[in-house]
Amino acid sequence: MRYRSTRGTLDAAAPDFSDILLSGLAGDGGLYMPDHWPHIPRETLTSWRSLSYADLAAEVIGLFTEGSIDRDTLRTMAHDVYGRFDHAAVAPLVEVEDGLFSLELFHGPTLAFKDMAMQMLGRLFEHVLKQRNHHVTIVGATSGDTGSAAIEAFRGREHVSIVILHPHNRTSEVQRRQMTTVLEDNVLNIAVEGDFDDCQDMVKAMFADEAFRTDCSLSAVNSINWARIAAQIPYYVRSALALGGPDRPVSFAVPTGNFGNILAAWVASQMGLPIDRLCVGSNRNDILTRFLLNNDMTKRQVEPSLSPSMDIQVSSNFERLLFEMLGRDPNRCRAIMEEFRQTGCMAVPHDAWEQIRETFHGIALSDEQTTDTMKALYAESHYLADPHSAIGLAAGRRFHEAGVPMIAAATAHPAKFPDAVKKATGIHPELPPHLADLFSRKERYDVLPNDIEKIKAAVRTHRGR
Ligand SMILES: Cc1ncc(COP(=O)(O)O)c(C=O)c1O
Ligand SMILES: N[C@@H](CCOP(=O)(O)O)C(=O)O
Repeated sequence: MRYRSTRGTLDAAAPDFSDILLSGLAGDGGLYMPDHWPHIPRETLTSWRSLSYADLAAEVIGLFTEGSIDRDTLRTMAHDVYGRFDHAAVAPLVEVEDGLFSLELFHGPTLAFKDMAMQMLGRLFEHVLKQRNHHVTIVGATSGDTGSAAIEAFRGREHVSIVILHPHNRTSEVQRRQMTTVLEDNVLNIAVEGDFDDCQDMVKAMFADEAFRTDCSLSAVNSINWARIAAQIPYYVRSALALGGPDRPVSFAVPTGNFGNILAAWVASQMGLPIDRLCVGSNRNDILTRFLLNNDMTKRQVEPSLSPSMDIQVSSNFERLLFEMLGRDPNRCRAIMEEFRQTGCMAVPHDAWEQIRETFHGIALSDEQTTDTMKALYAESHYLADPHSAIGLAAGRRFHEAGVPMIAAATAHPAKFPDAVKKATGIHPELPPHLADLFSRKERYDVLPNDIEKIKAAVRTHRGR
C-alpha cells in the first residue's frame, strides 16, 4: 500500500505505511491518504464475525500496512495491546434504548477512545524505529484525551521523546493530571496559554518548518497521522458485524471534534461495510453542524464547554473527506484549505457539500441539553454517560430510523468528567483502581505563552536532554 498527500501528487517514490507512520504529516502540509481504498468482500466480512477484537484489528489494519508490516507481527501486537483492556470484549456494545447502542470505547488505560488506536501506535512506532534504528520527537496537541493516551503509549520508550501541548486550564482536572503526573524523562507537558486550535496550529507550524522538522525528527500522533485513523476502523467493523452486518446496514453517531473518529467510520464504508447514516454530534463549537446544515464552514472563537475534548473549530480530518469529494484533486484541495487558513471560511463546492450530506448528519447540543441528556439516560436507562458520549447518544436518538441499528460511540469514561456527571445525575463516578491515587500524584508541566518560538525552544531542549 502506498500513500499520497491530500495536497500533492502520487509519484513513484510514494511512501509506504512505515514512512507515513513516522512522518505523520506530509511535507506539503497535506494529510496522507492511502492511494486506494482496500475492498473487503462481503464473504470476508461475514467470516470476520467470529474473530476476536485483536484478530479483527490485525486484519483491518493489515490492509493498510501491506508491504510494510506483516499480519503476524500485527496480530502479536494487537493481542498484547487489547489483552490489557479492562473488558473482555474490548469495545462492548450496550443497548441503551430499543435499537440504540452505546459502543464503549473507553476500556483502555486512559479511559478514552484514543487508547483504541494509540496503544497500537505505541507498538507500531517501536517496531519501525527499532528496525530503522532511529529516534523521533513526537509533538502533539490535545484538548484533553489524545495527550494522556499518547503519553501512556509512549512513556519510557527508548526511541521516542514526546511533547504534548494542552490548552492551559481548559481540560478537566482528571485529564490534566493523567498527563502531568507521568514523570518519565522522555515526556514533556506544556500548558499553552491559548485554546486547542492554537495548540494544533503550533504543531502544524512546527511541521511546516522544514529545518526544525528534520533537526528534531518530528513525528505526530494526532489523527493527522493516518495510522490513527486506520487503527480506529476495526471497532466500526466489529460493532456493525455484531448487529447483523454486512447483511444489513447500521448507522453510527459520533461525538466529533477533529473529525478523526467519524472519518474512520466513513472509511469503513468505503471499504465495503454497509453503513446508512453517519451522525456528527457537536457541542456549542458547532462548525461541523453549521456546515452540514447550511454549508457554512466559518471559523469562530473556540468556546469552553462541558465536553472540553470537543472544543475545536478546525477539524483537521475534514480535509481528507474534502479531498475525496473533490475527486482526489490535490490542487483544488490545497487551494480551499489555504483559503480557509487565511480567511477562516471554507468554501466547499456545492456538489461536494450535497454529496457529503447524503451520508453525514449533524446536531449541536448546548451544555444544558448535554446535561439533560445525561440526566435522562440515567433516569430512563440507568446508563451513566460522560458529556461527550451523551452528545453522541443524543445525535443517535435524533437520527435513529426504525429497523437500522444506531450505534453511538461512547468516547470517554464518566470518571474523566466527574463534576459534569455528578451535576447531571447525582452520581460521583469513581476512577478505576489503577488511577485511584491520581489526585495525590506529583504533577510536572510548564506553562508557556501562545508563542511558537518559545514552544520550539522547549521542544529542542527536550529533544537534546
Ligand atoms: C472524549 C472525546 N470525544 C470525542 C472527541 C472527538 O473526536 P474526534 O476529534 O476524532 O472528532 C474527542 C477528541 O478527539 C474526545 O476526546
Ligand atoms: N479531542 C482531542 C483533540 C485531538 O484529536 P486527535 O484525534 O486529532 O488527536 C483530544 O482529546 O486531544
